[in-house]
Amino acid sequence: MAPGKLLLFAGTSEGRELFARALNCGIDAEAAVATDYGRSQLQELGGKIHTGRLDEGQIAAMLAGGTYRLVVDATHPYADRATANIAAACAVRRVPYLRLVRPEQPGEEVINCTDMAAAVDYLRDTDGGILCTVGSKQLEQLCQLPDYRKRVYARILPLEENLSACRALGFAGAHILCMQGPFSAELNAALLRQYSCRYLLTKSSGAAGGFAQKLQGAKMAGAQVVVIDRPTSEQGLSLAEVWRRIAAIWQLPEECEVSAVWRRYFPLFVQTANKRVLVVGGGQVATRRVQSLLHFDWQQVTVVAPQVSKHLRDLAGQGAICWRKRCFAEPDVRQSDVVLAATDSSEVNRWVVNCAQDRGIFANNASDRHQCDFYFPALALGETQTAALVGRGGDHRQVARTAAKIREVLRHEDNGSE
Ligand SMILES: C[C@@]1(CC(=O)O)C2=NC(=C\c3[nH]c(c(CCC(=O)O)c3CC(=O)O)Cc3[nH]c(c(CC(=O)O)c3CCC(=O)O)/C=C3\N/C(=C\2)[C@@H](CCC(=O)O)[C@]3(C)CC(=O)O)/[C@H]1CCC(=O)O
Ligand SMILES: NC(=O)c1ccc[n+]([C@@H]2O[C@H](COP(=O)([O-])OP(=O)(O)OC[C@H]3O[C@@H](n4cnc5c(N)ncnc54)[C@H](O)[C@@H]3O)[C@@H](O)[C@H]2O)c1
Repeated sequence: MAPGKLLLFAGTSEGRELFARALNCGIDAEAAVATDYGRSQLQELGGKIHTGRLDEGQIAAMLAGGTYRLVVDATHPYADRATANIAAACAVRRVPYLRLVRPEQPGEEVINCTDMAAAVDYLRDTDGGILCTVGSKQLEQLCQLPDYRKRVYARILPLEENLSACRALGFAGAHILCMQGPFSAELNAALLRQYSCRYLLTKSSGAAGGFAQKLQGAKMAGAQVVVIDRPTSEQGLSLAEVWRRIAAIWQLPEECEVSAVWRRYFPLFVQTANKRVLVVGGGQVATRRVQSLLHFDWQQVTVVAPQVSKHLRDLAGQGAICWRKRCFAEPDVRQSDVVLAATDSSEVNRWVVNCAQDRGIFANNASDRHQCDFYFPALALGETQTAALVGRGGDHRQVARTAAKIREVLRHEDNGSE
């Protein structure tokens, strides 16, 4: 099924969103970002990240070998050099390329300038404070304003290099606002008021860049917005369209997860001696799970199913479990503290979990990971140590392989401490 790797140039919020979606759906995705800051924004998602500003040759070298099926350029709307390099390298290596472009948001009553130089020209003939939200790279041009030290307040990301750049340009501490977004309209308005700014300087950064909040904040504080237009009117696809194309290439099922961030489940190691567990279903999965459960000392393990495996029948015969030989009924959940649904009917499993959850009982649905209060882990039991492993929920076989390695480690530990 896997048609190769996806490479995402991902230094924007859309890039992060796509990377998260791709990883959640089991796509072999890698991200490329220019800075350590970009990297830090993606790290918690897992997945391989390339860091550094790459020129055309370096990108082409990365794409050599034919392992990439698609490249998506979700770099910043103003990163025109990066975009040219990525597109050229993809053309050389014949790797399909998609450009994601944020839709521009037209602003009413804004002053549009073709570039920073034009903005400086406009601002030269004005007076009053200027809140500059275009980052630290282009600040130097603003220093052409005769009284920039008094007028300009630079809002920059809290990175040391940005701070030293501002310092080197002569900005005093009181004129440097080291802050990380997102910024609400209220916060923008408060900053404009606090520093008596009459102008807010911004790029046309689109919805994900907080453009609307800038416009609204400026309106609230009675400030004029000055917009530096995009270098060119770029052609490209929206986030939704890019995702549709990725889903088609990787043949993702329709219900594929699109939630942005993967949330880890907390491995709760619980006392079992005072708890009753109910397993609904008695086939392969239920049998494997009962075997795992019986490594622990439960108050009671009950299985409800019309048919069960030979192994479960034997366990019932030995009195290790209690088998109710019939279909599940709602009252079954009442005397349980934990419920596992593992029948071969997804409707029955959903019903079982709903019955349990209605009573505040922790439940697991073996046919639907989205309906689990907890995941059932692969276990590695040493003599004195207990390890339990789950993944993101999408690759159960990988979990099984890694768990086998952990069992080896624990066996080794136990032998060493003999
Ligand atoms: C660890 C292990 C423990 C155990 O089960 O004992 C386990 N699954 C194992 C094996 C396995 N699972 C599946 C196959 C069939 C082939 C295949 O898909 O490869 C095989 C292989 C086999 O059976 O040999 C299919 C499957 N599994 C889930 C769904 C539903 C879904 O994803 O929504 C479906 C599709 C069902 C369908 O098609 O209807 C869901 C879950 N399975 C989990 C645990 C939870 C967290 C796992 C994670 O983080 O990845 C999670 C998320 C929730 C939960 O059930 O608690 C055990 C491996 C370790 C070991 O063997 O030691
Ligand atoms: N999470 C996992 O690890 C995992 C792995 C493989 C499969 N699955 C899922 O688990 C399901 C079960 O797989 P299996 O291989 O154990 O199936 P199976 O066919 O071996 O067993 C199904 C069991 O459910 C019982 N059952 C059916 N209807 C019932 C009802 N109304 N009340 C009580 N019991 C009922 C049957 O008597 C049988 O014991 C699969 O359909 C699949 O969706 C999950």
